[in-house]
Amino acid sequence: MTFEPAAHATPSASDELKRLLTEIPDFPKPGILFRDVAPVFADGPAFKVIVDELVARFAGRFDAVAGVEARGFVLAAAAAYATGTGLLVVRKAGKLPGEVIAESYDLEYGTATLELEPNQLAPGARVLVLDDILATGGTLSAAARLIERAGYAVAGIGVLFELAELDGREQLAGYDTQVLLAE
Ligand SMILES: O=P(O)(O)OC[C@H]1O[C@H](OP(=O)(O)OP(=O)(O)O)[C@H](O)[C@@H]1O
Ligand SMILES: Nc1ncnc2[nH]cnc12
Repeated sequence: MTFEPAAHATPSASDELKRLLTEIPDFPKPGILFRDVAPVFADGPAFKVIVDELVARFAGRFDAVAGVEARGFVLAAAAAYATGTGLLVVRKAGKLPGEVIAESYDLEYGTATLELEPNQLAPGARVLVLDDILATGGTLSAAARLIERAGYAVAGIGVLFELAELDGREQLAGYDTQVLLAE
């Protein structure tokens, strides 16, 4: 007897990402194949499956969630709400008031600086860092450095999609990095 999955079985997070992630050639610069997660966010059941899966990978191991501007905010807010934890926003330079700490990094298509307002959580708080895409790893390694400079511990790094050929994981050595889909 062969096993047939029920027609209504919930698709996995990776299946949903395969189905919904969209490739946009030459954005934001010629030669870049941009992976657009907007269709994943726009599909309610898919969005729930991917947020639930991200959270499950780190269950019981974080006290707060940090999201990297801009698409990381969407994931982190949903994960924080789902787990009743607090949220930190890691922002592009010049957006945050008062005391900030900053880290600069190289991108697949340029350079940038991220900033964080320190003193928002208890020292040693375990922070799960979330973003949509792992490309060169510059963004997430800068975010992780900010979390540590603020006196917290990086509980892990969670992303939806990894562009594996760019070897971004080399910059994230030592962190529990979980990706839902890699290519
Ligand atoms: O691994 P990396 O090479 O650092 O690239 C990954 C980052 O690039 C994209 O953000 P982007 O900088 O385009 O900013 P946005 O989300 O504000 O558009 C993406 O959302 C990641 O944050
Ligand atoms: N190819 C890409 N698609 C989407 N976001 C990115 N961030 C860096 N490279 C990217």
